Amino acid sequence: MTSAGGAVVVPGPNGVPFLKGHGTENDFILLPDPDSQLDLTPERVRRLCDRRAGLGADGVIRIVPDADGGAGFFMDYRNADGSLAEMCGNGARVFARYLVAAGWVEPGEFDFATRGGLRTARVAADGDVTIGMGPVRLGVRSSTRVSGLAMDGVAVDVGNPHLACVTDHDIDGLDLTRAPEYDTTVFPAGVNVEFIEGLDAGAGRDQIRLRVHERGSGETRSCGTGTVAAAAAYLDLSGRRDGEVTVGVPGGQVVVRIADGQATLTGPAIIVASGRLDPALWG
Ligand SMILES: N[C@@H](CCC[C@H](N)C(=O)O)C(=O)O
Repeated sequence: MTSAGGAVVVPGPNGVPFLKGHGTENDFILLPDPDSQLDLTPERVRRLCDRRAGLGADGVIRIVPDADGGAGFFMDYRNADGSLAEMCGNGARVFARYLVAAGWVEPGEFDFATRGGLRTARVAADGDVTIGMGPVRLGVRSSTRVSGLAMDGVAVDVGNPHLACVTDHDIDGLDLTRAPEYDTTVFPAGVNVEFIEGLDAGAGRDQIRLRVHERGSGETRSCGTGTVAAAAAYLDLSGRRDGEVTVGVPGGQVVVRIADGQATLTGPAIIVASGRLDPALWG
């Protein structure tokens, strides 16, 4: 490892400990912070998430005790651009996997806190993690514009804001290197936009696939809250509120279940590396 000054540096025992993980290739840097000591500034988040000069990730999750005491731990989630978000479904699975693997919580079901409220996690021995995603609320119809195409969608609140667009257009052909346009009066705090294609899975099974442009991170290979929003919007098209939907994303597959306005999200959570940050990167 080389510091900013060019000298070869092996981060010493004082380097900030980190882990790297992903859920369906939506990737995160985890910063365990049991004493709530880390000063995680937006600039530090941007530096860590930089895919060339940093570790590279869609977001950072600081793992801290829940100061409000409603749950054992708080998931302090930040997007790659340094902004805060209320909730992250894929990140929550990786966060829960870490808590169990590190022995910070007992396996089984447990609560944790997010900016969007309390959530639950269940970590299975087979590697899958199920997150109780809380309420999923359909809002007003709205629209977006991407690659010169106008598309209709529906606002969905999964703790964080989404515009879920079920479309007949070829979603693979969309240019998501730039943020899709959206109505800022409907989404004053920005929005995550999903482009959704219904699939014929047969035998009454509900299956969709999607691409997503995330607020604060750009196009990602998956978005857990986005899959919940997409499932709700897809079921709504056929007049249903409840159901089980298999959702394909560029980075894999998850299952969303919605009943009585509450959603769960089940999928993989993988930790791929751990280490200590070079002090020059932390700054
Ligand atoms: N990738 C996440 C969502 C992260 C937050 C989002 N970009 C926002 O700003 O609301 C997920 O898996 O849900």
